[in-house]
Parts: sequence; structure tokens; C-alpha cells
Amino acid sequence: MSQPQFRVALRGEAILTHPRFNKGTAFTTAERQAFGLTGKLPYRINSLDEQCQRAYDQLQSQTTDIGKNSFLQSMKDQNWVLFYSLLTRHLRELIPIIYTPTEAEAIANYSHLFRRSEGLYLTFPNRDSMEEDFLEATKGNSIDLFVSSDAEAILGIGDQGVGISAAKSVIYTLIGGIDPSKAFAVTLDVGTNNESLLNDPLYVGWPHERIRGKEYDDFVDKFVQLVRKHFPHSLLHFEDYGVTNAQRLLQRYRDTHAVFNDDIQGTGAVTLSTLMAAIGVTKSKLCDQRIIIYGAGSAGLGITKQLRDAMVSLDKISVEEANQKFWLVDKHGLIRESLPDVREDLKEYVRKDSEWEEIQAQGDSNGEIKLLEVVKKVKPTVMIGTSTHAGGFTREIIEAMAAKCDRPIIFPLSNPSKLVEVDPKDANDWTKGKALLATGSPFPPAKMPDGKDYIIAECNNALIYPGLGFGAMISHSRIMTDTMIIAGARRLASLSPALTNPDDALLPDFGDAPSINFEVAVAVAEQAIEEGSAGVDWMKEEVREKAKEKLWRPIYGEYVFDEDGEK
Ligand SMILES: NC(=O)c1ccc[n+]([C@@H]2O[C@H](COP(=O)([O-])OP(=O)(O)OC[C@H]3O[C@@H](n4cnc5c(N)ncnc54)[C@H](O)[C@@H]3O)[C@@H](O)[C@H]2O)c1
Ligand SMILES: O=C(O)C[C@H](O)C(=O)O
Ligand SMILES: [Mn+2]
Repeated sequence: MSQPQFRVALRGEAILTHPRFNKGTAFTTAERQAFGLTGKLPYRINSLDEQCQRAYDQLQSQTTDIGKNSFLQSMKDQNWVLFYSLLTRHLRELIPIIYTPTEAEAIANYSHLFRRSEGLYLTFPNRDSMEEDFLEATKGNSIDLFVSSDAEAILGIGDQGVGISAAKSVIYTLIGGIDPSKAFAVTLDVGTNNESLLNDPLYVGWPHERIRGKEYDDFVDKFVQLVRKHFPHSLLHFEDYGVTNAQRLLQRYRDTHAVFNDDIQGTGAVTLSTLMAAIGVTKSKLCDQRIIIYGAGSAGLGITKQLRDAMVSLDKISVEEANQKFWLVDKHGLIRESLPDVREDLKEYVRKDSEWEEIQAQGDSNGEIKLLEVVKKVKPTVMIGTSTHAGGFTREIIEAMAAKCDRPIIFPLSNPSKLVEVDPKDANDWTKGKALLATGSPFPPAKMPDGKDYIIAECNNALIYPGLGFGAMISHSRIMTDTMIIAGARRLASLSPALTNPDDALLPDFGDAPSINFEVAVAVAEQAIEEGSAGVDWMKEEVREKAKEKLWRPIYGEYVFDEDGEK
């Protein structure tokens, strides 16, 4: 692999403390002389391999996952090539340390583990200087990607005030191949309603209750317009916004800029891929499924919409007919006509009261129809959990489903691991190995009745969003269309190990996530070109080669000192 060359304007301490350019002991003799480093480094020049070996040994001396997470965070602050190179060499082992589930713990303790800020913090009381702050932070950078969060619904652990955008951004580089100097993490701090954070004197965010309504919308809009004005070709990623804002913001901006909501669209896409793999095993069609979605928040709705749209486009049934394939169950049971305060965006999927009169008559006085009753009546073929309700899929529920379905498809997707609706090992045992399973966090394999391992697919949006994003970015797509997302999801589904061996995992292993996401990116860019969403004038046939050229790799460049160079 040829070494990239850079003209760099930083010297001495400035280059050693710059994570993008720092090489530590890997600076060559010529570079040490040219950049004033000879006296600032010990004698021996290390290769990147040697540095990775040392860093890996140091990492192993940390005894807890959260300790390892903090160690890696410090490494990222010091040297990007070394950080990404180490992660790339130990991908399967280290993704759960820098991402789900350990990242949930890191975010919950953000203020106590805090060492160094990263990216951009836009805080409500400083809104008047937002443009100045934005320009100062992005000065001289050609940014392709903004990863933003207001941290209201972090994974399943709720309102954390600040956090997540940087971790999601790391995955874009590690798995998607996006140059980290072109990706920018943004925290929109609009307060928090988390009492323990508000009462914590060490809380680093703005200790104030969340801003809502017009003030919130104006604040977010100011940020979005700055992105559009100064980086019109960038992708704007939304992560872990609260359910009352996520869908609204996506609808508001998706026709005017390439915006992407990961919890809605990324989760919808990866779940569609997993389900396509599962119905490949059961040899049925999407529109043959009866699907229960447990937890009708951002992820639950995103999945419902994605699966519904896929039934319409792939199986050619009407939207109304496809809507009838879903039963959404939330905190107050089945979502149906007489339930008060049903969110506007769920209205299409509301079930008729008349279908449930008999069951309601037998039920308790508050009239809620619980998951078990829905399972018994509907006889679902698919049950998906996005509820944050740990253990919500009880043995009785799983057994009731398995009693009426040969190969129950069960995806308990809530993160982190401790919030999973059912431990996949239990779901496997209770269904005597018949269930087709996928979870949101990594789980060890389950044992089949014949003693073989059943690998639990990790249906996490990180298996697809870096590729969806990279595909949209390299094709300079003005918007991210539903058809681009479906193209990426179908490509991922086509790479499922279960397609060649039905006893194998429903999704590829996370250790292969970079090559899988590359395929997703190619499919997305090809679709963008075909449908006219792309801003490049490539032929579809050229996409793969062009995409390869744009991949960022964690290798050291060769530096030449130049006063007018990069800094
Ligand atoms: N695997 C993935 O890629 C992936 C992606 C996104 C979200 N998730 C997970 O899904 C969960 C939900 O995320 P979200 O962003 O949709 O959050 P959200 O807050 O928007 O939605 C959660 C929904 O679950 C409902 N709920 C809460 N308790 C319930 C209960 N006991 N029974 C039924 N419903 C209940 C809430 O009312 C809400 O509608 C989280 O744990 C998150 O980590 C996983
Ligand atoms: O962050 C993850 O692991 C997936 C998802 O975006 C979530 O909110 O749980
Ligand atoms: Mn998320």
C-alpha cells in the first residue's frame, strides 16, 4: 500500500500533540530533523506494528471494559493512526469496548470520566455565538460528515445530557472508512431532565431542564442551517434524539439536505436485512409475515416503516394492506383506536377496537391489551423488541409464539445488553432451537439441541449506517432517499451467512463489518447514480473503484515540512 504524503506546517510540541499528525516513536529520522523532534523523542524508531503491539499489551493490563474504554479514548486523543490501527487489528474484540455495550457505561459516567473535549459543543445559553463557535471549530476543515446528538434517548438508558456523537463518529471511520479529519461530532446541549445529572456538581453539561417547543426547534434549525450554508455537500447524522423530536426533525430536513436518522433509518435498514435473511431460511415472503413490534419509539417506528415500505416495493402490495401486517405494542399495550394520546406518526398502524372486543372484555379494568394476549391472538411469525424493557419477552410469551409458529423469528434489539427483551440463549432453549434470533448488542452463541453453536446475529445499526453514509457521501448525494437505503439493506441481506447455510448466523460477523459496509456503500452510490440523487457524473460501473480510492486507512503518511502546509 503506498504511503500518502502530506505537507505539514506544525513543528515540535504542536505536531506531537496533534492526534491527526502525531506518530510518536514512528517519526523517521528525516522527519525528526525537519519537524524539530530529535530531542523530544527517545532514540528508537518503531514501526506501526510495534506500536500496536505495545498499545495492545498496555490495553490488556486494564482489567475492566470501562478501563479499556478510557484507555482507548486517551489513545484517540493522542494518535489517530495508532488508535484506528489497533482497533482494526482487533476489531471483534474491541468494538464492544468502544461502542455498544461499554459505551453506554462510558456515557452514563461521562462527567466523571471526562478528560478532554472533542468535536463541537453547541449549548443553548451560548446560542447567540453559535455561528462564531461553529466557524471557529470547523475553520480550515473540509467536513463531509456531522454526527449530532442532543442525548435525550441514549441507547436504552435515556436522557444523558451530553454524549454519543463521538462514539458513532469513530464507527464511521473504523467500519466505513471515512477520513476522521472530515468527520465532526456535534453535541447539542439543550439541558437535561435527568435529576441525578442536574444534582451532580461534576456534571459537565448545562445543568438546566430541557428546552422544548419553539426555542428547541429554532436552536436545532440554526445549527442545521449553518451546516447547509457552510458544508452543503455534507451528510448530517442524527443520533439518539428523543422520540418526540427524532421523526419530526427527519421529516423537516430530509428533502433539503442529506440528513439521516440512525435510530429510525439505520435500525430500519439493518432489521430489514436481518428479516430478509430469516425469511430466506423459512422460505416465505415479507408480506406473509405477521409482525409484532414491542416498543413503538424511534427504532420501533423506523423498523415498522422500513419493513412496510419493503413489502410495498418488493412484494407489490398496497400500503394499506402492508400496514395490516403489523401490531405495535407499547407501554400501555396494543396500540389501537381507543388508546388515548397515540402519536401522530403511529396513526397508520393503529388496530381496530372491534378486533379486540372479546379479549378486552376478559381483561383487567384499565383495558390495556398486553403482549401475551396479542401473541396468542395474532400468532406472529416475527417479534421485534425495541422497548428498553429488560426481560419483556418472558418464557410464557416465547412459548406461546413458538406453539403456533414453526420457526419463530425473534429479534430482541434493545441495548445495551442488560436491557435485552430476552437473553437469546433462553429464547433458543425455550423454542428448542427453532427460533431465528438476532440481538442489538453482542451475545455469545447459543447451543442447539444437537450440541452445535448457533451464532447470534448482531442486528445493530452499526453494521449498515457507516456504509449508507459513505455511499451517500462519495456520490455527493443531495438527499438520502428511501430507495438508497433499501439498496444498502438488500446488499447487506445478500451477504447473510444463513443464505448458504440455514443454521448459520442471520448476519455477517462484526469482524467483517468494514468489507460488508464497503459493499453497502457501493450499492447505495450505484442506486444514487441510477435514480439521479447523486452529484457526481460517474457511471455505475465506476463506483467500486472510486469508492476504494476514497477509503481512509490507518497508515502513517510521509511528512514534509512546509510553512503553508496543513495544520
Ligand atoms: N439494535 C439497534 O441497532 C438499535 C437501534 C436503535 C435503538 N435500539 C434500542 O431500542 C431501544 C429503544 O430505542 P429508541 O431510540 O426507539 O427509544 P424510544 O424512547 O424512542 O422508544 C422506546 C419505546 O418503548 C416504549 N416502552 C418503554 N417501556 C416499555 C414497556 N415496558 N413495554 C413496551 N414498550 C415500552 C416507550 O414508550 C417508547 O415508545 C433502546 O434500547 C435502543 O438501544 C437498538
Ligand atoms: O448505538 C447502538 O448500539 C445502536 C442504536 O443506535 C441504539 O440507540 O441502541
Ligand atoms: Mn442510537
